[in-house]
Amino acid sequence: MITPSFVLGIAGGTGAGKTTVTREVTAALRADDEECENPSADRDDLMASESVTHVPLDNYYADRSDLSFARRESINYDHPSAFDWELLRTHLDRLCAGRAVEMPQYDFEVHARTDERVRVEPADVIVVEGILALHDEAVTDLFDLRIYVETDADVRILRRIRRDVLKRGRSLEGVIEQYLSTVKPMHEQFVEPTKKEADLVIPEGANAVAVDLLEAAIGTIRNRRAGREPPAEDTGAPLVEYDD
Ligand SMILES: Nc1ncnc2c1ncn2[C@@H]1O[C@H](COP(=O)(O)OP(=O)(O)O)[C@@H](O)[C@H]1O
Ligand SMILES: O=c1ccn([C@@H]2O[C@H](COP(=O)(O)O)[C@@H](O)[C@H]2O)c(=O)[nH]1
Repeated sequence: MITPSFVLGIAGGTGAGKTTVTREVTAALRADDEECENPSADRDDLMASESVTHVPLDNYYADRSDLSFARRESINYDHPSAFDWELLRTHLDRLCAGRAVEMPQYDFEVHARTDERVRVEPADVIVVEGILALHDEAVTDLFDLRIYVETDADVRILRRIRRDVLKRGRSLEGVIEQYLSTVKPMHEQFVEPTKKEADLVIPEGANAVAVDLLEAAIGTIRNRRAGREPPAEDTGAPLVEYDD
């Protein structure tokens, strides 16, 4: 049984780059861990190693499969009430206690949970990522480090148009209508204000400097908790915060 030693929360607006940051930090941490355990590991070994558990907030949208597709299409998915916070808290508590969860899966094309559940095992590091990852106090209290990814609204909507049309089965008109009616106002009312909860603000999504800093900070805290000496090049430098 693994009891996680580090829980990272990554919030930010739609299209900000949260998933990309999560992917890069996860790859960097896996590479670090694999290198410690197996200095000659190749890329396939790295992909197979599971030292990080990813918890996308998107999988915790409330189950509204009792509603018709037309009704589900009109839900405000950017309001906190769209999420099943109770299930998320229960699952995070279980993972933090070293127990596996059956994680729901979400299909954006039909705005509903799928029938599938995926068994997710706890790893040494847990990354919780989503637009409102820093919204709920009980969830945020679990985080050892809170990140807010900040990207200009024009860049985010351009990224979202491309993604929603190509990958989420939406029309251009539909994306624009949803953005103006709910995504933008909810971002301003609920998502952006969570920036003040963050320990670190990363501009533009993934950038090499930010990922390196994050990796070093997480490594320092994990080493300290495990009572290990930091590697010679690890200065234990404090986190850097980016201002607007
Ligand atoms: N720093 C960056 N520079 C350029 N494109 C980026 C950057 N970060 C993310 N992207 C791209 O923007 C899109 C949205 O990123 P994603 O990580 O999915 O955002 P989010 O999870 O916040 O909605 C993706 O196509 C991704 O490749
Ligand atoms: O059924 C749904 C559920 C969510 N959305 C939109 O998704 C984004 C959050 O995902 P990101 O990957 O962070 O962009 C949110 O802004 C919702 O508007 C949806 O359209 N339909």
